[in-house]
Amino acid sequence: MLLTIPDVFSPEQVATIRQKLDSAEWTDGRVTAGHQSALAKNNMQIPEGHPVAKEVGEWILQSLGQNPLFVSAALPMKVFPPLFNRYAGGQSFGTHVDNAIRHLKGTTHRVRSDLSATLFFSSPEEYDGGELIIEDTYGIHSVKLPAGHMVLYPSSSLHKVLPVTRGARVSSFFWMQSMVRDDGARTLLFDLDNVAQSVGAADVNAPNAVKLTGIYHNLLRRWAEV
Ligand SMILES: O=C(O)CCC(=O)C(=O)O
Ligand SMILES: [Fe+2]
Repeated sequence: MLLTIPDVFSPEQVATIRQKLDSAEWTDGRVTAGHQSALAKNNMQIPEGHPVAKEVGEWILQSLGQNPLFVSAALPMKVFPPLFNRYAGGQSFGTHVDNAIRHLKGTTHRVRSDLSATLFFSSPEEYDGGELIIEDTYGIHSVKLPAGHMVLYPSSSLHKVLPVTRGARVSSFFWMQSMVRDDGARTLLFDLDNVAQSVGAADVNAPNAVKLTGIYHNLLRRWAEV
């Protein structure tokens, strides 16, 4: 499932975050890429573990943790600390699939990337190009969102970022391991959660609402790893 999560941050919050990001030191983005993607990648990043990355990363995780749409769609178990990238002057990222396993630097912790996310911190008017192109079983999707909005997509998808030919595209990107590994199963649960909630909107204790909620939890019990 490819899903937009709107308004992770308000325009005021985006402005504060941009000030912090713009004043950080940026280095070659190839440091966090795998062998194939390093050859395709041409952008800048804030180094992993940089204080600004840690601070803004925490804000992102806090905001997402309170976002019902994100929680229902991702069923997150572990989120890799958010990273930050910037493309300008024709920079791009060619077609690749994200590494399956991410090691947390300096620890023995690992995160399996089930879902990938890009959270935009530049508004679309600030730059030309820079679309995130995602291929899934239903075709090719071009994603360019307002600042503060995020796209969530299966890490198994081929994707690329088109060259930024004017201005700069600043965003956060990160990966997460879901309690439900399979994208198809996770999508069914997300759809079921939405239906159960709309059926229960008038009366959460109506027999059909209780039944649907029960089915949701019983499927989650079958499919979730915790
Ligand atoms: O910049 C983006 O939107 C995606 C970045 C990306 O695909 C990656 O770093 O693996
Ligand atoms: Fe990627």
